[in-house]
Amino acid sequence: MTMEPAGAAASAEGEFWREGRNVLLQRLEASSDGLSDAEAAERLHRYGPNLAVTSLRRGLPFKIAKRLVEPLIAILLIAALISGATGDWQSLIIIVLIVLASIALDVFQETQAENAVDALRRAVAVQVTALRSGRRVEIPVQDVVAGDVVALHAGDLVPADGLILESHDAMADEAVLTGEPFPVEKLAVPEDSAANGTDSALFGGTSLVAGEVRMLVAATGADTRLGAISRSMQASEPPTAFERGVHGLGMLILRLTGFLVLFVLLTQLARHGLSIESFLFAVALAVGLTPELLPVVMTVTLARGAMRMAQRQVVVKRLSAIHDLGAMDVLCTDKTGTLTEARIAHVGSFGCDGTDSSRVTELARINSRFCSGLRNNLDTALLASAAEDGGAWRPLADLPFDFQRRRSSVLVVKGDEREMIVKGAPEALLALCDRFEQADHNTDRLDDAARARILALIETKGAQGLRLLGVARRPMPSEADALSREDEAGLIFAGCVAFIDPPKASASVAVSQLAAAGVRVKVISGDAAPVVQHLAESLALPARGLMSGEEIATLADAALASRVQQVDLFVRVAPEQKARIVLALRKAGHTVGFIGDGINDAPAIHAADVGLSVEGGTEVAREAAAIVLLAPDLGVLAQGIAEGRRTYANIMKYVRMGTSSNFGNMLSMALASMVLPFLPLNPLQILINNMLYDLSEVGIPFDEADPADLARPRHWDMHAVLRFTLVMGPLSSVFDAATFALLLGVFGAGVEMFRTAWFVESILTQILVIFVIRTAAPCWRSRPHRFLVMTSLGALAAALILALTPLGHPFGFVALPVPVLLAILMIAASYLGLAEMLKPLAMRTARAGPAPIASPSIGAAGQ
Ligand SMILES: Nc1ncnc2c1ncn2[C@@H]1O[C@H](COP(=O)(O)OP(=O)(O)OP(=O)(O)O)[C@@H](O)[C@H]1O
Ligand SMILES: [Mg+2]
Repeated sequence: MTMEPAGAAASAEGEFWREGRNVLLQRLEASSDGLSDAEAAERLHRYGPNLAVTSLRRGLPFKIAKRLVEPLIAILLIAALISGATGDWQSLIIIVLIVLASIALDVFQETQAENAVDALRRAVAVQVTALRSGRRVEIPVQDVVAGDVVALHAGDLVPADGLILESHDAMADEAVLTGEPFPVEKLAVPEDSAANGTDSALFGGTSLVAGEVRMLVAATGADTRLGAISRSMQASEPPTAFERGVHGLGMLILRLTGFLVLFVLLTQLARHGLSIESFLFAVALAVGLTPELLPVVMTVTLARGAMRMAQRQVVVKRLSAIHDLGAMDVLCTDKTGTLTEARIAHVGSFGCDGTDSSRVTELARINSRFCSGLRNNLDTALLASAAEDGGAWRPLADLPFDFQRRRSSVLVVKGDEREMIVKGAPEALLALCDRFEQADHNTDRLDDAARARILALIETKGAQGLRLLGVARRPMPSEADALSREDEAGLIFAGCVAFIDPPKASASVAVSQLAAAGVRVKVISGDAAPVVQHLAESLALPARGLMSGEEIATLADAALASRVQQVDLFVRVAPEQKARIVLALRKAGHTVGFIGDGINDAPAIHAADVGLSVEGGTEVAREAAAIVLLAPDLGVLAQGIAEGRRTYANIMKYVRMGTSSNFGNMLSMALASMVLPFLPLNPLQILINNMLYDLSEVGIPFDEADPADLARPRHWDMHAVLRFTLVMGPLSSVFDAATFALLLGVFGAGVEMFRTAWFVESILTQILVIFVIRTAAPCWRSRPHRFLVMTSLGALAAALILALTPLGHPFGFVALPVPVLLAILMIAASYLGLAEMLKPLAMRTARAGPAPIASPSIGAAGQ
């Protein structure tokens, strides 16, 4: 089928496949032997790297400018300018300095995080084989230029748009561009004439699912079709549940802040009339309360997590996948290469009576040798111990393997004899047969009894853990020189070849670690039931239920969603069914991971919350994945999950800190603006308070997590956040109110002393409370990371030095009498003590774990 991809109305120049081979070669000043190194380097310099989407990363000036024009910061700076104009130079300078310092802190952290993540991504960047100066070299996809000749084979991503110079049974999956789910055949461009359709064009971003090609690159980067599409919908990735949750929280705080600031401003206006100071105060308050740091905090914390995971050979391509990994409660995996070593060995063959048969091996080898399509590790294993030639047989035609038919056929000739030899999934192959071969090579009718006998044989051998391929043949008429799918019928069943593929040593440990971490493992395989069951047993996988691709095909999505939860083993599953299972599990409320390495796994990897692949996997699989495991050891997966949960725990520490102190501050400020005859802090003091508080939190991404945080999957849980806020926020306000009362009622403090004292109280409680709320356990049981201790205590020390020494006089601080200081220390201490006592109430839901691994009814069904 040669369907023109959408948007075919491009200019004639864009439709390079119409130009024909020679014209295009001429226009690109290229040859079919590729470019020279020097020429390629020159073109790369001239036309830029081959990136469909221009990097979303912005330079430093942009990052700074973006923050300066944030409405609140902008208003603050304008207000400061006004106060400067009215003669208050000091405030102007200090406000500008503080704002710049905050921005610098913010930008520095963000840039560092981005650099680290980019470095990791480069480690798993896709490479492509190009012809340069006559040699085959592996180059990064980014370095491909127009005029390059690249060699691609099944499982490769197409790096750019180009014309096919040579093709061996190539099929491309163009679903990204056309939405067409079935692979399309791709042919070499004819020598002289121009092709009309896109049969001999390949497009960047699509993938080769069968065969091999040599392609002349015609357009790269933004000039490709994918580039044109990407430009029109730049930021394409929809936010994850977690990102939406954090964003929603940010918006909530923002709205509350807006109300509060308005409230404070209006009460001030009503009570004291318009003044630049109360306006500045309101804006500074808004700056302090908005969660402007939350996005940076997330990036920084996730990037820290990604770096720690990299040390464990786990590369994270999409940062938010870390959280999803920690939240994952179901992990689906394919079999070969993930749970097994993928060191497949051919261990023999048997005929229809179950006895050893060298003839079956012989037939299977002829098939493997002459099959042009995807040669996989089963073929390699078959051919490993055989002589290189195909005996006297010569190939005439073939039907390559695909994941729908699960078989491959070749048509071979020897003298006058023409035979079709088919090998593939045994049960399905048997269904196409009406005769079978006996030990003496005579054929016999395949009646029901014989069929049942052979099926039982296949079942028994499979249950011993042998991977089987059925072998069948069909004598063909002497004029036959091509094959069609209709020819795969009326076959003679010859027997089966048997392979072993030992389970990975690390798999069984990893599976039990995953179970201990509350992650249910499900196997989704293209292989037959007995083989998969045998593997599950040898890995001690606690597996329930079994479902086959055939059964899945009969179920509607809703029915599937209710069934998949109870089933752990899926067999004879086609590639798009793998994705359907994943989607059904997600629909049933699970956070689903899928790990696989093949072309046939890519759709499911893409469909999962967390797509995982392994270093040796096909490019399409690695490209679809958000996380790539570099080590062949599955044990890193459990470690990665722990890392994801740790990262999540740290983000929650920020969120808890932010929400509870913000909410508390809002209440206190509202109260203060109603009862106090003056502003409780001057604008500068608010900004200093805010900046030192931000600084104190810089160490949170480094913090350790408690074992309890690592034990279960963790989801974003808005209820837990609200609950925490509603308990801890008012608590801090109660103590603020007590401070007001004490300062005004007992000590009769004046404006400046009041402000200094309140500054000390509020920074003391806000910073130190991290040691209370960073853990659900009693705080003395859980040791914070030393970097967190350093940043917190460092920021606190700076605040105290500023407030309590003459250094602070320019900011309006005055010396505090000892009794006032002591009283404040006591208030802070009792606040922290009470927070520790109320903590179990505030964190109750969080401790119990938000979402169970599987709903209890399912757990029960499995027992
Ligand atoms: N080279 C081949 N020739 C014929 N048939 C094949 C070949 N390779 C695989 N098959 C058949 O297709 C089936 C599915 O292929 P494959 O095992 O690669 O799928 P999968 O879903 O990736 O399985 P796994 O879970 O083992 O990784 C195999 O079980 C086998 O019956
Ligand atoms: Mg596989």
